[in-house]
Amino acid sequence: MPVTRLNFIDGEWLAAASGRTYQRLSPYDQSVAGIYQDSDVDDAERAIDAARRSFDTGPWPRWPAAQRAIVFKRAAALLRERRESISTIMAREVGQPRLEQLKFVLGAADTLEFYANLIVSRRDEAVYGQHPDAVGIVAKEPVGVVGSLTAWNTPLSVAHKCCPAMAVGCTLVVKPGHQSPGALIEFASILQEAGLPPGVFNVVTSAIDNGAVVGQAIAGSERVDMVTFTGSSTTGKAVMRAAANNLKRVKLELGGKSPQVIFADAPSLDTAAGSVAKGIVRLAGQSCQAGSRVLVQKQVKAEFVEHLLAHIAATKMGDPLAEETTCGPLVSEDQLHRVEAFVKEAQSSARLLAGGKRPVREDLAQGFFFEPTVFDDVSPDSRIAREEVFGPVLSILTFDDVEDGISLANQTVFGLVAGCWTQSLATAMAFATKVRAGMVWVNGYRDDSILKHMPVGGFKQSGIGREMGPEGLDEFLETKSIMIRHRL
Ligand SMILES: NC(=O)c1ccc[n+]([C@@H]2O[C@H](COP(=O)([O-])OP(=O)(O)OC[C@H]3O[C@@H](n4cnc5c(N)ncnc54)[C@H](O)[C@@H]3O)[C@@H](O)[C@H]2O)c1
Ligand SMILES: O=S(=O)(O)c1ccc(CO)cc1
Repeated sequence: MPVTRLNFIDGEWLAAASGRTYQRLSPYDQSVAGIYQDSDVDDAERAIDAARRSFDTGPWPRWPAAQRAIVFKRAAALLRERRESISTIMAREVGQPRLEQLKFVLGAADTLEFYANLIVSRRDEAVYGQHPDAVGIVAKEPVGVVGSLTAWNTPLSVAHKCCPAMAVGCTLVVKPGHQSPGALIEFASILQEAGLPPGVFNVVTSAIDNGAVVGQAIAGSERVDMVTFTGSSTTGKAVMRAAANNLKRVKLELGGKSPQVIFADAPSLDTAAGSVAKGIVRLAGQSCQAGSRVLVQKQVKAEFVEHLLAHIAATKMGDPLAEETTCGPLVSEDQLHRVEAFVKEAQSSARLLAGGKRPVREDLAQGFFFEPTVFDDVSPDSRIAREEVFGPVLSILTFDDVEDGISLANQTVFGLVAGCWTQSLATAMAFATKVRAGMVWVNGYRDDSILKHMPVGGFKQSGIGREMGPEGLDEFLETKSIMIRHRL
């Protein structure tokens, strides 16, 4: 049985005021993966008090940037040292392959180092030489206490928001998704060990029923200056409404219905098909960046689909801890039922080419598995083409020419990621400039190996603001104009 994990508030490990705990069961085999505090509003208030005090009077925002950077570098080293155990916790709670989770652990360590380096080299601006007797300073200051409400699917992506916030001197109250708090608790413990002062980083966990209660308490609190939220667009709207209470700054990382567009001159239909398959099978489609729509130019459709089905068939569903597994179960029984309902409805209007059901395999019977599913002849108006399923379900749509392809890609309320495959620079640039998405890939898709630290975020209902890169740091800064007359 795993040990019961506590909340982390003001540098102390504390039980929830109510004394209640909850168990997280593995979605793969229903064993107990973790035991956590089921916090209420009281616990959230206590964490907010700590973060407020730490920001208003504590050392962290007043330390030289180089001293904060040292803590980040130590924490990065500790994360790397513990990568095996942390990625195992994530794999057990999220249900997705440990090797995939390992990338997030190493990514969080890189993020700590990226912001450690950035914070010591960034400078503000001076306005000098515009008047003989005056200078101006355009100064950037930390926004203050930040509430961070995070999604369950990529638990250590919390580093993308917490690192830049802490780097500039903000303090935080973090509430993870109830399904996968383990990695975040390890992260808090590592930060403490690396020398982070008490009250800078506070974590409160809560069971499913209290997620919204605690989330609303943080988002609505008058003592919180900003809320950064990762989750569904529906919850994002509720967070924004609560944040209106004190007009706090809001940053939202939300859902998507991201297209990959296969133009007839794609450099390799097989490579493109492999990338499309990976884009929907990865994390069993439970990724904000899942490429859940593939739009194929008519003349290459038959050949592309043949390659695609071969790649989909190569998916290895299984134990998240096994090295060969490429796709684990869905996160919960509710999510499984939700995906099944989407698929059932789609079957009446689209043509099922693969999957569409739970796998019939003895070794997977305890898990919430669903086969990677492909629908062809999907109408752009259908729910399966428009809504985020958050499961391994891919819709194929067809188009005639470049302009049609781009216009179909834009037929969505979301705008997180878009990919295209073409050998033509003109087509690639037409796509990149006209598609309404925060991240655009050409001849690749969500490929961590080529470019790192590019800003992440969405257009339209996929969000507000950016994570990662220097842009991620700017999100947590307030601008102050200082005007100094030095001679009267
Ligand atoms: N754009 C991104 O970077 C990104 C990354 C990961 C996940 N996501 C999105 O997250 C969603 C899946 O994650 P999820 O199921 O955890 O999302 P969710 O919206 O259900 O929950 C997100 C967080 O908000 C809390 N919450 C729930 N109701 C709340 C309320 N009314 N007020 C305040 N907080 C509340 C939850 O407890 C959780 O911590 C998908 O839509 C996915 O696309 C986006
Ligand atoms: O593509 S995902 O792995 O789901 C992902 C999640 C979060 C973020 C940014 O925080 C980026 C990518």
